[in-house]
Amino acid sequence: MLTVRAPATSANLGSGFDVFGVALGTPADVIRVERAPETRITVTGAGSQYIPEDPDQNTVGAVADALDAPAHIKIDKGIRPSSGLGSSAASAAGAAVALNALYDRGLSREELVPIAAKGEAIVSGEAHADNVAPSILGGFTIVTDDGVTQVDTSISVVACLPETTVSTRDARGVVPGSASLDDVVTTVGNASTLTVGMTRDDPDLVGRGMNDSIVTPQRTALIDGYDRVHEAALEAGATGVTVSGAGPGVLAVCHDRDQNAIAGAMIDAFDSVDIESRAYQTHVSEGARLYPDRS
Ligand SMILES: Nc1ncnc2c1ncn2[C@@H]1O[C@H](COP(=O)(O)OP(=O)(O)O)[C@@H](O)[C@H]1O
Ligand SMILES: N[C@@H](CCOP(=O)(O)O)C(=O)O
Repeated sequence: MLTVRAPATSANLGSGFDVFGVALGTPADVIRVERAPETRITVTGAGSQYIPEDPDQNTVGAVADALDAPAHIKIDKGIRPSSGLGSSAASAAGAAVALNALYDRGLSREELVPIAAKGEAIVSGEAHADNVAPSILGGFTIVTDDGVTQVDTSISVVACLPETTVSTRDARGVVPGSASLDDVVTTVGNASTLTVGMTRDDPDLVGRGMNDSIVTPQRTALIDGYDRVHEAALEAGATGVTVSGAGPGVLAVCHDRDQNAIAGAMIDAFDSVDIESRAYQTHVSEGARLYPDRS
């Protein structure tokens, strides 16, 4: 039996749609794997009643198939599904790391990224790797067709999750098919600023680089109360605020000293439109952690 803790992630960060992602300190999924003649999945924890245990419909089933690593896989969900914190991706990332070790496949963490992304294709229709990459590698990740670039950073963030859900598949349906050159130029500038901010552990630069006028405005329309939460977080000191992944979670980047005030302001703003929420005050953190076999 092997155990892996796989962290939640926040993808896009505004200007890096389908490219940027960060691993969060909390929450996380815990995945336990044991060799078995065929794959069997059990799911407990946050939102488990909405998560199929059929290996053909669960992200970890696709990973077990891709690694030819049948197993009894127990998923204890710490990350609520469809909230914009890469819940389905964390399970896939954790399973990839665990099964690679369980079956001595010898793949590097980078090589596990496209394998874990196969799980994402099951739920969102596309094998986007911007959540699985940071969940496996930790820190800030940049995913392109040529591979993954990873930067260690510990930027302070608040992720506020309303008690509503948005499926990634639905949120991908509102993404525009094209963009104007002006918008592309602005977004490239913002994404570059954000990247430099990550390399310098500078929340001001990261926040400045989060603005995006192409995808985010379409997505915020799907989140009740978004504008109020965005404004409240900025007023409380956030250096940048955007939709976390496909939403409805909202991500604020900040200095450590402002975390508490921002978390309170975001919860109050959702509350002002009668939506309950919870806020994780955390940092960009390490990737999936494998625990030694204790059996
Ligand atoms: N291991 C898993 N963990 C979480 N959700 C899963 C898993 N396997 C399949 N799903 C399905 O994926 C969907 C959630 O994924 P998605 O919409 O991408 O949101 P999230 O950002 O939380 O991953 C739900 O319909 C859920 O049933
Ligand atoms: N790039 C994807 C990220 C989806 O993240 P999730 O945490 O909402 O699954 C997208 O924006 O569609």
